Amino acid sequence: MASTPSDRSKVTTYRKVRVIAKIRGVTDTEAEIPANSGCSTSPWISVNKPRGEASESVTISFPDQSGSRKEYNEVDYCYGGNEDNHLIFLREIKPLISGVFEGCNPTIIACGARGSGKTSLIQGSNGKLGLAPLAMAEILSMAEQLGKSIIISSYEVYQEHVYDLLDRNRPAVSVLEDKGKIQHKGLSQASQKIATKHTQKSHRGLMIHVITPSENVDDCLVGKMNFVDLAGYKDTRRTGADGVDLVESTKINKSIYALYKVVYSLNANGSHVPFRESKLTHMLKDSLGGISKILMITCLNPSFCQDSAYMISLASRSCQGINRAVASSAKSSTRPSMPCSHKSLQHGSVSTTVKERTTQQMRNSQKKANGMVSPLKERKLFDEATLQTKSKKASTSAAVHSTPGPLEEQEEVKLISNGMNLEVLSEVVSLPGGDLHEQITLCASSKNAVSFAKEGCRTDKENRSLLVSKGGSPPISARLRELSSNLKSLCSSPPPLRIKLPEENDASSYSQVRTETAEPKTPTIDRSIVNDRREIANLNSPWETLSMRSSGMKNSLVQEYLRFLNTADREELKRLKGIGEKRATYILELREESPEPFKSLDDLKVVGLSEKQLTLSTGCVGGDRVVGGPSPVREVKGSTSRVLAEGGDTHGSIPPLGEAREFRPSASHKGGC
Ligand SMILES: Nc1ncnc2c1ncn2[C@@H]1O[C@H](COP(=O)(O)OP(=O)(O)OP(=O)(O)O)[C@@H](O)[C@H]1O
Repeated sequence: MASTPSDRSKVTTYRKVRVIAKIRGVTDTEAEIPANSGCSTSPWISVNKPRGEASESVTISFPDQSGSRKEYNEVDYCYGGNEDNHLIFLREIKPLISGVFEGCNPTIIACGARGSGKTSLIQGSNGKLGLAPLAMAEILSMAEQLGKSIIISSYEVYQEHVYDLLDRNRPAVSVLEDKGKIQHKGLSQASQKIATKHTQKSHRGLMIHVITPSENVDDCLVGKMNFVDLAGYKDTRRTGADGVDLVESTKINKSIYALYKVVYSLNANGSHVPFRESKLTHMLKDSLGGISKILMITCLNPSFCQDSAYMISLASRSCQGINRAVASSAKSSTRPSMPCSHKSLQHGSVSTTVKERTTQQMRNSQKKANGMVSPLKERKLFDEATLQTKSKKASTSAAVHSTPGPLEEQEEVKLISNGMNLEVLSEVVSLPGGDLHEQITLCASSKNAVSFAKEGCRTDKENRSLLVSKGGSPPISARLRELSSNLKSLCSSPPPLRIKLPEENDASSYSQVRTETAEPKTPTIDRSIVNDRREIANLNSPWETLSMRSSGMKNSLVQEYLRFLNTADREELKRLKGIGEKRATYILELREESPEPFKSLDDLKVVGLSEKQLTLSTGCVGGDRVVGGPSPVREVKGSTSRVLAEGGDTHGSIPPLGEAREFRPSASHKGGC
């Protein structure tokens, strides 16, 4: 039964991310392989479409390596090797284009194993147009009719760094985020026809901005369509790699996992979406988040490829979100056999335990989506720990084998043809009639960046607010003030009981401090109190006596202050001296990267805070080393830390997240903390 584009768009209405597959056509070389060679293309993949082209989900299966058992992967749809790019464009891409003219940011991502046809799908090859040029032609034609402007940008993400592909020198692009709005600093926006050669494996993307002009520049309605041609996945442990290839593959795989984690969270309505786990997802945050649609196309090799099997299993798992479960609750579906982790797949088979674990993960994730489990734990979905360990090993290994070997040279020759093909693009965009240069607003300088104020992106505010304690307990700042006043009164009272604090080097007690809630704790009495009192009695100077008595309390206060920075919400943070809007934002951003960025006084330097601020905020006696505290004020002076003017933080002075957080001393604040 044939379905119309509108039929198929109905299928996608309840899903944020539509996950489909495309089996690549057979190349001439593959066609020559004899059927009995064991590499035959026909039995490798079977696709079950219960309702033909109108199927709301299809099952892709292939035997495992032994050929005895099949693994089932459920996705939204699968296109066969004989279905061309134009058909996919009509069914999947064209329905999204009208949204771009209304301010939406749909994103089309091609992923898959190496050589699975991603570039041919997105950019085109062998004289056949890809999805991006087809979409560009359609957008230009519509823009001409509706009087809109078009701007394009093209970039690549190589080893977690973004580079501008419209500039011959390929300068680096910074991804900045301000109040949830993403800016790509240094990414040019133009219509230039530049043939860039690629010798490295990287993710490549094209952004097509559609701008509705307005008298007020800030009121311009901007929508954009993103095309991303991901670098190919390669299981380096199974296939072997070293040197540059190993480093590249490790980074690529890591960012592919990060992308799937984002897709999974979005499909599951997860309360935390880990956009910041890779440069690509961070860069596309304003498109991936919000209301805009995402189309993930997993390209599959027509002949046996274990990496393709792995990619489709990831894709299938990313489909299993809450929305899908609700939408398909009425129908019985074959439970896909899904690998749990990268590691498990590398060993070729999926055990029952793995399946159970995966099912459990799905349940857990659904609970998380309902707000029942900490959103931070959702990060475990793709066995990140294993991956990170691998990543570290890869970097170490690469440092040893840094000279590219023959393998890398071969890869380079092959990849020269793999760049984002702007020549093809330029040819196509001129098709609808009219000069491309007339239709595209040339904006070579990033200074003329377009305002994206109207883009329908979801901010990460809700993620942040989840990190802050809820419920009826009093605001942390109130408790801090209370603690501070207690300290003052204790300093002027008879010798206090000494509070027993966890030792700095005691890992167990430290982790206890980190995980406990911010509720005030009843101090326990140290049995050595009697000895301490004797010591106090032996002290000569009243200052020494005071210092001794108050040291325990001050240490507790420091811990409370750090905990406050780790948990307080924006408004509470701003109530502290030295923390303004921008510094509060920066603190919240740091917390999004790491749940507890402030573990010691040294960590205050990262946000340009000093012990002085702590003193002013809490009324603690200044200039005195806190017993057990890691960082006296003297250490801050003359160090590489930069302290911003008290209460006057400027966002421009705060380093971008993800960059090195070691600052040079500011001339105006030398030694001034
Ligand atoms: N529909 C098709 N029919 C026949 N051959 C195709 C088709 N699509 C792609 N190919 C061929 O398959 C090979 C791999 O395609 P392509 O370069 O697009 O894969 P890729 O996934 O982008 O590779 P990489 O991961 O290395 O970037 C190329 O030689 C291409 O010409």
